[in-house]
Amino acid sequence: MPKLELLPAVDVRDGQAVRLVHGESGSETSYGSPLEAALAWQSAGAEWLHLVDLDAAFGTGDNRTLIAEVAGAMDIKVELSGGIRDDASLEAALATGCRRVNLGTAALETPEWVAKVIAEHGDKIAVGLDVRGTTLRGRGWTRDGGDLYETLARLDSEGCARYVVTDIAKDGTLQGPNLGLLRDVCAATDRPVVASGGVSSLDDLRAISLLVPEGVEGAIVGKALYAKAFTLEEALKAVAA
Ligand SMILES: O=C(O)c1ccccc1N[C@@H]1O[C@H](COP(=O)(O)O)[C@@H](O)[C@H]1O
Repeated sequence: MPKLELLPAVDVRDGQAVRLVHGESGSETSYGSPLEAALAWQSAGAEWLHLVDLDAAFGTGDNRTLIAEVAGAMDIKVELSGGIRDDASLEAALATGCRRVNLGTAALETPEWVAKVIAEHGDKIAVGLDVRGTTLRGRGWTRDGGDLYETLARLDSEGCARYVVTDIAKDGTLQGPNLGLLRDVCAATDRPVVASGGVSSLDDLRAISLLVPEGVEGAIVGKALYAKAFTLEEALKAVAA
């Protein structure tokens, strides 16, 4: 059985590595240099980095140059997201050398474009399904974007390779992941699911690992690492096959 992939997160707001609560603008806790954070996760043994341009997601600017610097400095696989909503931003994202990008708002607002780029780029495209309950949220999680399962069925039919599922109510709270949501999404698609939101302990990671046979491929870990609930080395050991 494959082991759960861990994706330590570096979310960038105004040039700083930050963590949010419920993804809310203004709830930032700053953790300094995004490049230093990314290099630290890589040095600790990460195989992936989850890298987010929050300003681009919120529409308050972008950190494009810094994001490219961080992605370019990585020897590990990078999953990049935030503000990737058209050909120009997708081209810039892919030019960083990232392994894949997550599209959030675009999947809700410009589904035809997303279907096109899925057809063109295959598994370099994942879709971020960020939900409150079963309602999708976009534009910095400030706007409703329709029903999770209706959108999932559409994206499956269009060949989407992978989903990154975030329970917004859990995000940044250290309240534990929404295992029921993850099970339900895995039951609704045969594509791999990356879990995000709420991881607070090594036991949370072990619990998500138990969902690997159901289709969970990875878990994004943010606040728990920055709050030093555990080290990345301990997390990697906890999920080792
Ligand atoms: O990661 C966050 O905390 C976050 C908070 C608010 C909005 C987005 C956030 N992260 C990721 O950014 C993309 C959405 O960006 P876009 O809608 O495609 O521009 C998505 O992967 C979110 O999980």
